[in-house]
Amino acid sequence: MAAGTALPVTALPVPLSGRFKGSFAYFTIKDRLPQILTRTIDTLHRHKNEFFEEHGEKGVEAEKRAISFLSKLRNELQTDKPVTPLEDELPDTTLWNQYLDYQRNLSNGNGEPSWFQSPWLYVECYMYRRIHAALAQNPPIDNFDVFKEGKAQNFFESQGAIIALCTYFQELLKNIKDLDEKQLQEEFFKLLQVSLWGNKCDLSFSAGEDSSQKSSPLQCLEDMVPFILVNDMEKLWLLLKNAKNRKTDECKVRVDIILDNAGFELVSDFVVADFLLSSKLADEVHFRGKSIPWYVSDTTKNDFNWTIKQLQAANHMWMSRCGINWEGNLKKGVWVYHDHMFWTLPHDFSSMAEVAPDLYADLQKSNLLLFKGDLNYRKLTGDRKWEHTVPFHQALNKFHPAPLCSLRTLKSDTQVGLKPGQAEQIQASEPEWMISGKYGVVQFDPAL
Ligand SMILES: O=P(O)(O)OC[C@H]1O[C@](O)(CO)[C@@H](O)[C@@H]1O
Ligand SMILES: [Mn+2]
Repeated sequence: MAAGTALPVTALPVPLSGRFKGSFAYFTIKDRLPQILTRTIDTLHRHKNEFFEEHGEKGVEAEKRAISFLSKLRNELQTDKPVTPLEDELPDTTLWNQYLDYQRNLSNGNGEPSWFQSPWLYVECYMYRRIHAALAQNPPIDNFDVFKEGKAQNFFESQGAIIALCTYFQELLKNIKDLDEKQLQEEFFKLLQVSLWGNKCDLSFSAGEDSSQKSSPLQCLEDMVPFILVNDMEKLWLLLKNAKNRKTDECKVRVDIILDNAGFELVSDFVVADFLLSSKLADEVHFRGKSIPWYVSDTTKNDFNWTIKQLQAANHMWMSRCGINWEGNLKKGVWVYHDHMFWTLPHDFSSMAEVAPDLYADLQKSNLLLFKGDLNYRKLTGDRKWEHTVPFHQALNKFHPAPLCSLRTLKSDTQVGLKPGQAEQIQASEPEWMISGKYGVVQFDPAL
C-alpha cells in the first residue's frame, strides 16, 4: 500500500488544545500535567540516598540539577511560557526542534507556540521529552527511569489479575487443539477484551494514582460488552482466518502490537500474542515499545524484559510457565521487540511515511497492526475535534501501512466512526463518557 499524501492541515478539523477553556485538554494542562511533574520531582527526592550510595556526591548533585530542570519546566507550563527548543544532543533533538519551527509557521505570527495555545498533543509529548532531557542531561543519573516505580507498583498490585489471566490462559492452551472454530473465535474475542480493558490501567490518565487491575479480568467481560462503542472483532477474526488460509511456507502471517502501558496491560498483550501463535492464526508477533520513559506508564525495552523476568521468577506455576514460554518465543525469534524514536515524537501518524519512512515500510510488511491505548488513538486520528460520525478511514488521513485496529479505552475527548445519534445518546446520560475510561472501542481499518 503506497503511502498516500496526507491532507493539508487546513482541510482538517482543529487540533484539541488548552486554548479551548474548560476542555479536557485545558484541564489536563492546567491541573494534571503539573501533578505528574510534581510526582516526578518527589520521586527524585525520594531516591536521593540511592543516588548517593550508587554515585556519591556526584549523584546527589545530579539529582539536584534534575529537580531544578523539572521545577523550571513546571513553572513554564503553569505560566503558559513559550515552548523552547531542546538544548540536549540526543538522537531526536533535531526532529523536535524542526517540529517547533513547524508549529511556529502554523501559528503564522499569532504568537509563539506555548503550553495553552498550541495543540495539546504537541505540548503533552513535549513535556515528557523535557522530563527525559532533565535526566539524560544529568549523568550519572541519566539512565534513571522516573516512572519505573509506578510501573513496577502497577505490576505488583495487579498480581491477582495476572495470576487469574495466566491460569486461565494455561488451561486454555491445554485443550486448544480440541477447540472448534467457533470456540477458538470466542476465546480470541475474550482475550482481546481483556487486552482492551487492560488499557484502563494507565498512570498518566490517573496522574500517577494507583490504577492496577484489582478484579479478575475475565469475570466482568460480559457486563462490559455494552461499553464497547465500536466492536470490529469479527473483522479481525475474518482477516486473520483469511491470512491463515492464504499462507504459504514463504509468506508468514505477522501481527504487530504497538504497545501501550506496562504492568497488567502488557501481560494481557503477551497473552493475545501467545494465543495468536498457539492457535496458529499468526507465525510472528512484533512488539513496538517506547525508546524513552513516556506518558508515565508506557512500555520501554527495560519494562518489556523486566516483566518477562518477573513472570518467570514468580512463585506461581502458571505465571512462571508463561514467562518461560514467552522468553522462549523471543529466543526463537517468533516474538520480536522493536523500538523506534518516531513513537516518542510529537507527530501524529499521518506524517510517519514522511518522517520515518523506514518504520512505515516495516509496518507495511505486517498483516495486522494492533494499536493499544488512547494516546495511539489520538495520534492515529490527529487529536482533532472530529465529528463523531466521521469514518475512521477518513480520520486516519492516509495513514494506511497495513490493516489496523485500535483497542482503546476513551480517556480523551476525540472519537470517530460512531453511528448517527450514538454520541448524543451517551452524552445525555454520561457527559464524561469520552474521558472516564469506562468506554472502549475495537476499531478496524482494512487499509484498502
Ligand atoms: O495510556 P494511554 O491509554 O495511551 O492513555 C494516556 C492518556 O493520558 C492522557 O494524556 C491524559 O493525560 C490521555 O489523554 C492520554 O492519551
Ligand atoms: Mn500509555
